[in-house]
Amino acid sequence: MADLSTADGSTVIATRALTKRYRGGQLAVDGLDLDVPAGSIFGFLGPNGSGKTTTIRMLMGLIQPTSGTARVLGHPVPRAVRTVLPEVGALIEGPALYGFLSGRDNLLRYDAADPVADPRTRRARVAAALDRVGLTAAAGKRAKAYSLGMKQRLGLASALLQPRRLLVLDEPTNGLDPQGMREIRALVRELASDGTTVFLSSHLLDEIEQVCTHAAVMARGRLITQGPVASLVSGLRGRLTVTTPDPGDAARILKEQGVTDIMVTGDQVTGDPPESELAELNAALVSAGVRVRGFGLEQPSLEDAYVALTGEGFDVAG
Ligand SMILES: Nc1ncnc2c1ncn2[C@@H]1O[C@H](COP(=O)(O)OP(=O)(O)OP(=O)(O)O)[C@@H](O)[C@H]1O
Repeated sequence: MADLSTADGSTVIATRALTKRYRGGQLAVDGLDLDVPAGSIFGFLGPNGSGKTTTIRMLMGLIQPTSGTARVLGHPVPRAVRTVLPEVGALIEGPALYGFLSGRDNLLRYDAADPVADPRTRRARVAAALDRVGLTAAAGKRAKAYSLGMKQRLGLASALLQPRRLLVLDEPTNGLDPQGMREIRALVRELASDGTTVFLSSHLLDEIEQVCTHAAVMARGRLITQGPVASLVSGLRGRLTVTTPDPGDAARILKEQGVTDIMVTGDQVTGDPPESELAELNAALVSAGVRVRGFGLEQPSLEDAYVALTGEGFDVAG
């Protein structure tokens, strides 16, 4: 296979046959070939236990692969991890915070522990990072008084104390309420808007669809598919939805026409359409006297793609 991890920077993360078998014998990552294009917001998607965290830990040099190779920003890891890490902001397994310190003091302390951080610019960089994540007003509050969303944002701020080419975020919205999730998503988009590549893992399909330009889908340690989000769902047919005051008749006719997995909710009948021409389905309904008020295909989702590719439901409980 061609080595895409070229020095031109077009591929920010590239792995080849990357494999991790834990000592207990668990094959957590199995022959992974991942290609993360520069400038993408790349969603690393899979149910719990599918190998996402293990992959991220290998990419960040925290654990050794059993076999295979990985390059981050063009350098081999874990061998060149010291060269790579200063250009990578990582938020893995939640931020480690001192509750008795303010948000600002946490960042000052974090930065002071970084041997390549310039102490002369520390205060200004901390202020800028707080500003970027919207924590300026709360900067003087003790971290233990922060909401979970604020703690996540503070963690992101710690990843932003230096200019970064790559941000690696492991389940950045885990445990957040919908409002907190929206804030983190908006922040991720903003961070990516200046060209920073963002690699984020999630077990939430709709989150990946909302924020990511590209995605890789994992199941049981193996890569199922990867590419631009739009192309992962193209080629799939979404569900058919018919709106009608005659749902019982509509369901019967659709079934006769080969529509499967039919569900009726109120005045809506949905189902998986057959390969045939959709217009014929509509004509069959109308000629049977069904009053059709709405007829259309839903946009297929990443979940549909997952189910189509794995033959399994997307079980987040793993
Ligand atoms: N240190 C370890 N020792 C042995 N097995 C492990 C270890 N860490 C993870 N595993 C196993 O490896 C598999 C992949 O786990 P991993 O944490 O990478 O998945 P994940 O997709 O990140 O899931 P989650 O979102 O739950 O963290 C799981 O079966 C897990 O039980």
